Amino acid sequence: ANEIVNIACVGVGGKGWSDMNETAAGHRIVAICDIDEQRLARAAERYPEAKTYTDWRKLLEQPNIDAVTISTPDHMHAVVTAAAMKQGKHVYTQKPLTHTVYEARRLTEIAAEQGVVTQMGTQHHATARLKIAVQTIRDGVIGKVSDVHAWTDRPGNFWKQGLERPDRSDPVPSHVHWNDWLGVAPERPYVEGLYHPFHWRGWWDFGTGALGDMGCHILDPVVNALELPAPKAIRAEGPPPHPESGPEWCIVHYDFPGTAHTTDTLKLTWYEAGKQPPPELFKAPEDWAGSKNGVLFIGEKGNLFVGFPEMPELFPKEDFADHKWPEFDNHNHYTEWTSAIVGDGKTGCPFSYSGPLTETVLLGNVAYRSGAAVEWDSKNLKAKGNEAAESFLRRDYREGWGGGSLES
Ligand SMILES: NC(=O)C1=CN([C@@H]2O[C@H](COP(=O)(O)OP(=O)(O)OC[C@H]3O[C@@H](n4cnc5c(N)ncnc54)[C@H](OP(=O)(O)O)[C@@H]3O)[C@@H](O)[C@H]2O)C=CC1
Ligand SMILES: O=C1CO[C@H](CO)[C@@H](O)[C@@H]1O
Repeated sequence: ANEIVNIACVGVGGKGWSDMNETAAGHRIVAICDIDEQRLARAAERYPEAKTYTDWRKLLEQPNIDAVTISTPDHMHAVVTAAAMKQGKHVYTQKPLTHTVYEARRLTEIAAEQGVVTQMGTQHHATARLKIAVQTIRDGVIGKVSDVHAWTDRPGNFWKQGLERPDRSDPVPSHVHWNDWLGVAPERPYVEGLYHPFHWRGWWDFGTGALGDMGCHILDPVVNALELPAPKAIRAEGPPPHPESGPEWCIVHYDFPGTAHTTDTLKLTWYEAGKQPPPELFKAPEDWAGSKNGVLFIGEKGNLFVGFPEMPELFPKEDFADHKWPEFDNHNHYTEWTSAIVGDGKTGCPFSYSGPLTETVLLGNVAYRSGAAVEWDSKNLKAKGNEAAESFLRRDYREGWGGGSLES
């Protein structure tokens, strides 16, 4: 087998900059694409031998590509990833894997059909910290788990939600290809600082809100440790839904069927914008520092907390004074992907795992936006009796932007 992987990178500005540099170790960056010519120029300076593009469809015409990293805003993940996989390329795609539930289902199916090596960009999955937490739950240290609470401080000071779209536009900077940035999304006027870069997260046309942004990281150890299948039911509370802007906050309640590690039903609650479960649930010492992003598992024999980035802890502390934590090494999640491509080992977050995880995460947005509970029929991808929810499971694409790559 060829030991050097020829990698193409789509989106090399924000997180894509590190995705490119991390996966390059021992391999070759042969093509780079960004709709921002300044960001493209910075990447070209680092990899002068790589061909440069502002249109990913042109990049995929280059013949010598083995593998593609996709680090665009969320709305473009699915079409680029599907088109690359259909050419037999291995893919590394940022989280959330997709913008809609339907897209997540299709990428999972296409990955299986094509037999390519896949990895979603949830780098925490490979850390000793999360492996310790997952193993401790699986070992039954806190007994069967009945409830999980998960929280993030996003959007907070990171980006704004609960906005009205301004009734104005600004000139598009000469280095930005705005129509290519919009891609499959509906046409929107360029407004300085509103979407690009980074702030697109809070607009449903492009991003997936705080839940989509952090849920794939924070719910990963939950789905992984408890081996959760698709949820049975999802409901959400928060301010009245807005058609374009994500909410200032929401709380999402998921019910999952029981597994070997849970009671008959597992209840999961998601909190965002700094909201958190009631402090008395933790059973933590009074001087415990707390956490801005984390998970609390509640079991029959006690609680396990793991944070982003805090190490796992067991509460109440006095009940676990003699506990010996399992030992794990940190893996490199990026080289896991390139190594798997050359036949050495497996990725931790292949689409067979991260596709269903993304569906679960995005169903919280579907329930919130529909304004009603979702009774979920995962097999048929149906929100039974909730027509509004059905309309948020997939979207229409602008003509000509590669939507066809998702079809069977
Ligand atoms: N795993 C992790 O820890 C992190 C993951 N992410 C994920 O990475 C993705 C990107 O987020 P982030 O880097 O913050 O976003 P940014 O908006 O900062 O960067 C996105 C990059 O993609 C470029 N781009 C946009 N559309 C296209 C296109 N059609 N073709 C090629 N390039 C394009 C952008 O250009 P331009 O600058 O002109 O918009 C920019 O360089 C998201 O899905 C996000 O969730 C982000 C941060 C950390
Ligand atoms: O891990 C992360 C750090 O924060 C970013 C902004 O919320 C996220 O997008 C990213 O996934």
